[in-house]
Amino acid sequence: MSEAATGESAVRVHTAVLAIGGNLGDRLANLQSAIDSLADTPTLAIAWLSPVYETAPLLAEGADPQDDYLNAVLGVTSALPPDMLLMRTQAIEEALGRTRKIHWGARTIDIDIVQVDDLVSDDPELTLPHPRAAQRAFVLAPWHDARPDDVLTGAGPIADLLAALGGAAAQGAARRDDLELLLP
Ligand SMILES: Nc1ncnc2c1ncn2[C@@H]1O[C@H](COP(=O)(O)OP(=O)(O)OP(=O)(O)O)[C@@H](O)[C@H]1O
Ligand SMILES: Nc1nc2c(c(=O)[nH]1)N=C(CO)CN2
Repeated sequence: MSEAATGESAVRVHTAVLAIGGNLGDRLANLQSAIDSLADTPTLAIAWLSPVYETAPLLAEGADPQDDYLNAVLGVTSALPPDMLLMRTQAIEEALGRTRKIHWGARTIDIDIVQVDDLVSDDPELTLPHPRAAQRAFVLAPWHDARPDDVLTGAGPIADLLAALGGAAAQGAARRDDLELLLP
């Protein structure tokens, strides 16, 4: 986190990693819409964007089969405090038709806050870092492509976490270089 003096008040700029994914409708268009909406957010700037991965769905125990997801990861800076960032990501999910009926159900778009600065919180409304990120190749693989030296707060280098899962392919995650997301 950095502080920029602006007259009388100081604005805290947070650095966050966001994971986006979806497996309903036009998956690439939905990811692009999420990116466009994030970029439209006051004070928020997208610093980097990963390649797109197609990933086998992680399902809840006993769940019906689902289609594959498209996933990507992006880094942002923003003056929004973490709770306001969550409000914004949830508003974007709703605007893109996300419903919350079934745990890990199929969805048009999901935006997870993977980490913010080096904050650690067990607040169920916003747990930081995201409690399941270290086990998810659909987060680690695209993140690692974009930022190979990054560290997941409290868990370690993402390169090591991905290796511990056996790599992307072992987890059903395949990079789709034919699918392009654009930064607005
Ligand atoms: N780091 C986080 N990022 C996003 N939501 C979070 C986070 N920590 C806690 N939550 C809370 O989790 C709740 C459920 O979110 P959501 O329905 O998107 O979960 P999910 O994406 O289906 O599952 P998962 O959290 O395993 O990815 C939200 O209401 C939100 O308040
Ligand atoms: N492949 C994949 N599976 C999932 C995903 C996801 O983004 N990708 N998100 C889930 C809930 O957040 C549940 N399962």
